[in-house]
Amino acid sequence: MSDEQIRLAELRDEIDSLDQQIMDLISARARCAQEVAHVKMDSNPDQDVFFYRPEREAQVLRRIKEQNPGPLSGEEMARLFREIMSACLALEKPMHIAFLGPVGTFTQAAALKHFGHSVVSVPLPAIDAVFREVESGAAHYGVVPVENSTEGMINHTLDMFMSSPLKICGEVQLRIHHHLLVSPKHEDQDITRIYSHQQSFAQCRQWLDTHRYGIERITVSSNAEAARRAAEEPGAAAIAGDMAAELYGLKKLANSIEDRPDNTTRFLIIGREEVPASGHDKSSILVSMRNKPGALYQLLEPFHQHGISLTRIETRPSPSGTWAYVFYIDFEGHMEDDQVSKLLAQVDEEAVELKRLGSYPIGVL
Ligand SMILES: O=C(O)C(=O)C[C@]1(C(=O)O)C=C[C@@H](O)C=C1
Repeated sequence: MSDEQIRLAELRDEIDSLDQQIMDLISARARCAQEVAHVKMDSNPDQDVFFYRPEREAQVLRRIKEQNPGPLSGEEMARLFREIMSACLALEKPMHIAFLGPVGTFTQAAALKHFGHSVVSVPLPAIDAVFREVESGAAHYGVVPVENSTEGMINHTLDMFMSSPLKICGEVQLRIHHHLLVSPKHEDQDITRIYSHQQSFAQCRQWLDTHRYGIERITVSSNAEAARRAAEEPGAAAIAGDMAAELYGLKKLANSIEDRPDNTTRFLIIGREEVPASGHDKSSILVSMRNKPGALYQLLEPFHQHGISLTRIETRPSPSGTWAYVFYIDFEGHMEDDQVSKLLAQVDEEAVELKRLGSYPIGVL
């Protein structure tokens, strides 16, 4: 054996021994999680037990990122722990997560990024179907898109909160990379049409105008549906992401064709319970104000007074004539915080209606 071969064998022995230790430690951790499940059930014998604890998961992942010694990046280490916690939670109770489908959409990728791969993910055809699935208790949580950095708010999601009793339990952001995809079977044929979701076309408009000008663009219900058609139809291409490309075995003709390199979509996790403070949280409310001069100023002034940062304010038309304006507002802080509860009491006095959509950990991954 050469010196290199001897060194390689030694290093592999060391890796084997470390793997054994990692496995023993993960198993000990999993047994702890099982014990946690028993404690939760014993302390809530006649009630719904909430096994998934978003505030605790955020704290665990933040600590991992802060204390990670390297050489792996904090993000990479957090992703590994994300999967370990996901498997531990599945031992406590397998979580059913409804998402805006079909399989292969960015929303599914966001759901798996947030919950890890040990959940049962359930595709549904529309945003309101995701809300209904969670409201009825058929799914534990739901994942819906809420805003895109290029295209703005997803109004359907905002409007659902006006009537739904669900709470926002978390958020997750996903960098969106779109590719021009074709089936390897039809690769050599000229493309006569491109399928995609209307949002994806909008996010790739300049690229398409420059590189595929004049080719018909056909809007379909999702990127995954676009990918499915490209896999089947000669002369068809799709704009979709990696998950859909993999699912339908498509080949990339052009990679990352989104017009803005920072193209990101934010998704919300919706559930039936309120989330306690994690130490680094955000809150969302819906507020309707009287239609009178200075209404917006009156609404925003208390945020300034209490030193609370707004991260988003959006106006939506009222569903009924009685609501002149409906503002969807995100801000930093938790509703349990002293300053936030004072702020909300003040807003409540001025508003026609104030709906608390929830406080939740700021996305960690
Ligand atoms: O701390 C808990 O409540 C647990 O159930 C344990 C655990 C974990 O594996 O760390 C698992 C699931 C929860 O969502 C949060 C954390």
